[in-house]
Amino acid sequence: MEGIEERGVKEVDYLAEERAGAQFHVHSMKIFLAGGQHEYEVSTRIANLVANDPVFAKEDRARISRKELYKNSLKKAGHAWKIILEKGLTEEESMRMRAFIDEPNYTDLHWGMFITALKGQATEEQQHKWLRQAYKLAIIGCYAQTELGHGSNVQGLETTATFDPSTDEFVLNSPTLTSTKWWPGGLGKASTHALVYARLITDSQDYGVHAFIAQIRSLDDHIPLPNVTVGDIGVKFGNGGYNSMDNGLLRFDHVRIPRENMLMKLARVTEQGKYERSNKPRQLGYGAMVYIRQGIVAEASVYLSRAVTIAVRYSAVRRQFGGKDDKAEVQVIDYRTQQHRLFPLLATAYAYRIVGFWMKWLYADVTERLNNNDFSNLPEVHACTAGLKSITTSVTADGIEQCRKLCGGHGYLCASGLPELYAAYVPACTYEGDNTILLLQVARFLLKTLTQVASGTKPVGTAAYLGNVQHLTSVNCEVSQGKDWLNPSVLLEAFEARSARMAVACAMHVAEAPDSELAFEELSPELVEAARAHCQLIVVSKFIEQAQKDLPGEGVKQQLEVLCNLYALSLLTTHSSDFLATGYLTGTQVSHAKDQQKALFSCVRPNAVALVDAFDHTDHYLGSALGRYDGDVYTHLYKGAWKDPLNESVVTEGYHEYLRPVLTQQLWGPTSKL
Ligand SMILES: CCCCCCCCCCCCCCCCCCC/C=C/C(=O)SCCNC(=O)CCNC(=O)[C@H](O)C(C)(C)COP(=O)(O)OP(=O)(O)OC[C@H]1O[C@@H](n2cnc3c(N)ncnc32)[C@H](O)[C@@H]1OP(=O)(O)O
Ligand SMILES: Cc1cc2nc3c(=O)[nH]c(=O)nc-3n(C[C@H](O)[C@H](O)[C@H](O)COP(=O)(O)OP(=O)(O)OC[C@H]3O[C@@H](n4cnc5c(N)ncnc54)[C@H](O)[C@@H]3O)c2cc1C
Repeated sequence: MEGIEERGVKEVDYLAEERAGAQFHVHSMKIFLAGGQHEYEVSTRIANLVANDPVFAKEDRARISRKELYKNSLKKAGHAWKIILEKGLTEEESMRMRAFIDEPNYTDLHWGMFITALKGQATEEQQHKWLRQAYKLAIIGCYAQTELGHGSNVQGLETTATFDPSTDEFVLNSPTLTSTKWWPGGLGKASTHALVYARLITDSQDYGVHAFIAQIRSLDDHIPLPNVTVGDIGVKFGNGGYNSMDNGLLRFDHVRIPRENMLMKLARVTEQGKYERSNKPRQLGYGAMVYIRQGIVAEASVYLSRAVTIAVRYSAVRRQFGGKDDKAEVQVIDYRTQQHRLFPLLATAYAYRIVGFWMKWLYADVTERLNNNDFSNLPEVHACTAGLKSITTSVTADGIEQCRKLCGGHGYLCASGLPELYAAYVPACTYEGDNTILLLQVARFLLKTLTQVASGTKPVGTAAYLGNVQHLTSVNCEVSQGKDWLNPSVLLEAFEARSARMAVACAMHVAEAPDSELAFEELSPELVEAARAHCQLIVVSKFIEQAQKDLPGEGVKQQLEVLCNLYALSLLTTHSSDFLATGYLTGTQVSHAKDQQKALFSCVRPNAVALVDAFDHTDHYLGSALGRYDGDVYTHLYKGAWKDPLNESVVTEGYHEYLRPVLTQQLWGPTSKL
């Protein structure tokens, strides 16, 4: 390592001391955060498998060209598949492997959306035909819904699938520029098949958007089929990031597919061209989106905890100011402002882990209900998945960026791992539904629920508190000192009252307006805030539920209680204007909440490093010189700099052409290239 000894830089492991000060059993917390002993073992084994395989190295992702990055992602995906087959990995192990490889690729869409949509919308016969091929990756599928002109407005899609009874085929067509499929992941270069959402037209009637399978590339040589135009849409935000994915464009010029390529579980077209609906809700056609949204919620904690691990470890290593009288300088994690920005994010990563576990349960529950033809809680599940996807991704993306700033200048280096993490994560605020659009869906659900409450229907699940709306809109908060805020029922009532009052205020406004759709639009900023309040309540209530349970491991329950209180109070103080404007809290009660929040920072401080260790991210997965487990930040930043291609030559390329003429003031001489 060049020059390091001469500069007198020593290895100092501050984190060992930090770890020694932890007040809880870290291993037990690891098991809790993994979801159980079995899940912990699987994660550890697969994380090490990936970390020790050179094919999955990722240090140079921010430096290489898009072409190389993409080719490499194909190599990684192929290698992963080989390992899965050779070792006979289970679905759980394969999913963990995908996560630890940490690079978006076509298989995400193939397994996550193409196969999920087939399972939800194809008849048994169709599943038999297509799933067999898809499960062994003999075909690669993508989810081609969004178009150049429409993404959020699914009903506005323009691609057509017109039935031709004379040949028993659908004719797929892209009639306008804006009907070009645009964005589907895996479509650009990898997919052989696409699940195409198109307007079904039969007997000259438009029956709206339905799903069709279209082969788009040859299975022999991968060349696009006749009358299919397909390619990649171009470089996306940031270095590395989501650029390993081939988001694509697709056009059809009167391409014929057999009638049986329409997914016919929810609706079908007969040989004679007659359109027939099943008695199942048409919203089941949105099932793949619900599945991925719940997966995105479950994944948010992973991304946020990675950023928080990096920022906490680095903040414990980094020292600035105050080194007087032979004392070491202050660790930046000891500054109150640093704690104020960082510890709520740590608590949020725990909160999202817990809500992610619950979301998985909710999805399993609704799947079972749907299998038994019980569609009763579909609207609630839609609102939960949409709303939680929205708030968790927005907070996680902003949280990653906050962690970058918390790491000062070094956070801006790709070596911190944070720029790439942000670039890879931030599109989650847009894909699977723009976050504002999704909150507006939650708002509609809240208004509907309040209307039902008014007519005597008892709301269930996460909306059950709205059945108590009379009480929640009239009660006063009884907090008179900071410690009162540590009572779970006090916290819960505050969040319920805030959410109920915001929803009721909007509902009354809309109900009194002559045109309710116009009023909804006028009121949409307030509706979005009401929806956010409802979703935050869900997270707070799930965290409180969990923190009240007994858990094995010394101090684990106590840490969860601290983090739960911190999570709730941080939300409350950040959104204090809601609580004040609805009249539920006084200014003094908000001040008590702020005092209590500060007291909680002091409880978190001695445990902070251990609390991030409990997420159990390997150094390979973190990919960060700042977030290393051993805290040896400076050595690795220094070493890393020397690996940069710019440092391969002592005198830079371009010196003779462009620098020397400037330095020697020969810009206009005969040899100058400038
Ligand atoms: C390496 C090798 C390893 C191998 C193994 C690896 C294994 C890998 C596993 C993979 C894991 C997954 C990885 C995840 C990666 C994530 C990648 C993501 C990529 C992104 C994909 C996309 O973006 S796909 C496109 C998504 N598009 C959208 O989300 C569009 C958003 N718009 C809408 O959802 C809707 O149109 C709407 C909600 C805005 C509704 O608009 P509108 O009112 O016009 O609609 P409708 O009239 O159709 O419907 C209204 C009515 O329906 C109700 N409703 C709406 N949506 C739903 C729903 N989803 N479910 C249930 N109900 C719904 C709505 O409430 C209304 O109800 P009413 O009662 O009528 O009021
Ligand atoms: C990385 C990435 C991967 C993707 N992968 C896929 C894929 O695999 N398959 C696929 O089909 N699609 C995919 N998409 C597309 C994605 O689902 C859409 O981009 C997304 O649903 C948002 O739709 P849009 O782009 O039409 O945004 P728009 O709806 O045009 O949004 C633009 C702005 O208008 C606002 N807006 C729009 N309508 C309203 C309204 N009614 N009220 C208030 N505000 C409104 C939005 O909030 C937003 O601020 C992907 C997108 C990205 C970025």
